[in-house]
Amino acid sequence: MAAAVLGVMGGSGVYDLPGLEDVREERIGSPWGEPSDALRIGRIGETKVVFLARHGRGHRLSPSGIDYRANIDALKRAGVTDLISLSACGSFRDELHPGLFVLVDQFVDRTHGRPSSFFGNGCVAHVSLAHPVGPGLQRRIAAAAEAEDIPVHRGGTYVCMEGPQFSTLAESRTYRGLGYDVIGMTNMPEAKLAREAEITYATIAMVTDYDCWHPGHDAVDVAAVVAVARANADKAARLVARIARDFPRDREACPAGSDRALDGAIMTAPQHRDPALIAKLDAVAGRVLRG
Ligand SMILES: CSC[C@H]1O[C@H](OP(=O)(O)O)[C@H](O)[C@@H]1O
Ligand SMILES: Nc1ncnc2[nH]cnc12
Repeated sequence: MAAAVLGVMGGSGVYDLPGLEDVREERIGSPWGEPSDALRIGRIGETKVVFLARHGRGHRLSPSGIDYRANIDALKRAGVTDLISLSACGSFRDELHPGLFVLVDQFVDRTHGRPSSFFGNGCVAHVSLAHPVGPGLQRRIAAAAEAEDIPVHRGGTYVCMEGPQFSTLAESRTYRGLGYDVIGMTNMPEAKLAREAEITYATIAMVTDYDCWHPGHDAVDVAAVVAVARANADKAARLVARIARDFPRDREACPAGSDRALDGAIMTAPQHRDPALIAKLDAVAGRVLRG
């Protein structure tokens, strides 16, 4: 049984993880590119925790410029089994108000041009993404929120736009009409890549604004997002600390199959696999490639 290691991907306004103890910084190289920053590796209680600032400290990287593959590969190399994404988002529903944490369970990918798979010619694989969020991990987040008296909304669909511009009014109304709940710019392809790397993924979508559809609110701007994200920071740190303290020692089987997503997923016959790609896949797919 593998030891559980909790990863935390800090989004806009979250460039560090207060409460992380015995911290060391490690720059982990990846054959896929440059991770957004050094990993901050430490523990909370008995749980090993690995933190990565998605946009890099100082918010250097745009959503389109993040190397999502390098980030997930580096976290995998650091032993991360479960990854919690902390993400700012806009809301399409009155009741999902700024300040509320939404535990989304679905994603719609409207990004384009971002490398969104570790696999390709020379090693073709198709993993299931029907349930992109680990239900067990989400339950743990919800339980920790209840214990900390932090209101959360369970369930919802996060649409990931390319950005970096915010949506037009027509886009915002369309997404709302389609039944999407929140919007951001980063959770795809992150969630796809986590699944390919057999890392269980869950997002705490922290509502910062009503995008631009809401007749009673100004259209979103960065100042509004940053103000709410700052106000949320302590709450998010408290929530993560509680999740970590109550985390199991060993990795639990994921009801959505994220811990064994690559079982039977690789279609390319062994003799037709590209050795260069196979070498790059050593961390992500080593479990199945090495047999
Ligand atoms: C500053 S608002 C736009 C920015 O914030 C969100 O980032 P993250 O998901 O990393 O918190 C959103 O996706 C955009 O990248
Ligand atoms: N309205 C919005 N659209 C896209 N990404 C966001 N991140 C925070 N608010 C957002």
